[in-house]
Amino acid sequence: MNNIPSVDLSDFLSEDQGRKQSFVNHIGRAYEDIGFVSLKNHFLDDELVEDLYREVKAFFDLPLDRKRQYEDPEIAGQRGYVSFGKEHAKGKTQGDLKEFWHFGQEAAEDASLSETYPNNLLVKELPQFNDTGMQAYRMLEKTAIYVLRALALHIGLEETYFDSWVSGGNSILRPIHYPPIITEPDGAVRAGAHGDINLITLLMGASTGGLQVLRNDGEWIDAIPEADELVINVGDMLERLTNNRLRSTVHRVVNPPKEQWGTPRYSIPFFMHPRSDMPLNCLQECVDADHPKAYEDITAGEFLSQRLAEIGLKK
Ligand SMILES: O=C(O)CCC(=O)C(=O)O
Ligand SMILES: [Fe+2]
Repeated sequence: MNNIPSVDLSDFLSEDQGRKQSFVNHIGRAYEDIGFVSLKNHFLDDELVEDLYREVKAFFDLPLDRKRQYEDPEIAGQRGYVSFGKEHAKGKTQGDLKEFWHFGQEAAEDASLSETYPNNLLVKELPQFNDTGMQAYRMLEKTAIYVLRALALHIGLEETYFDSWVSGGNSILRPIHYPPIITEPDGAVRAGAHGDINLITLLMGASTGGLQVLRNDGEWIDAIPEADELVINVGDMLERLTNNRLRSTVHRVVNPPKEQWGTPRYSIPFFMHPRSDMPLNCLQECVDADHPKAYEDITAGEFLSQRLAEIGLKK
């Protein structure tokens, strides 16, 4: 992809310290500038992506009353189905033109966590749906851990600083369906301009274009990964933790031109979250006289609750 810097995970995994350091420098610089990279040689293979899209499309093709069996407002949309128009960007009231599903962490080996996380919902109409989703979840989680290791080194922390906070973390895999646009959207968009809530987001190629990123100079630029790349961006939790050193860049999904309204769009972001008890207090490595502490202390769980209320998922 030419708009966004590209990095290769095999450099970070290499025995060659020069290649490893070069990956750290490149991703660090990109996240201090545009806040997005595209990543090659991650752990998610094409076949799994293909299987996942097949399952996801089959799910969204189910009749609405079937899908709504899996919608539970009690859990603030954190698992299962969230129906069309429910979520909106922070600061907006108009709902996005999308419906989505959430797969969440299964921390069976850690009772203190499994009690706090809602259970994933099993789609009984589609026997492969849950397994396929959770396989992709694991591969994206594994990829994200290495990206966070590189960022820890860039910031001047121990390489494994994030490992224990993201192990059993509250991450979410979100298959999204943007249906064909049938009537004049009247100002509504597929996804309004927003920063992501979490630490980092990993996005496999979508079924069509539409994702745009707000560059420093105020221009919206297209972010369309090559087939073998993941787009990975910084979210608000990491921006806050690093006292604005790493940038959570605003992005959106625009409506297509009218002649393409009939084409639906599918996209599957993975939101890497830490455990809810992780403090997001600005790191001392990122605070100095030129960069005074910009945020109050807060935990990841408290921050998430605030934001779920602000985007219409939590009462
Ligand atoms: O659909 C996309 O390509 C991106 C969606 C997105 O930014 C989000 O759900 O946070
Ligand atoms: Fe996003």
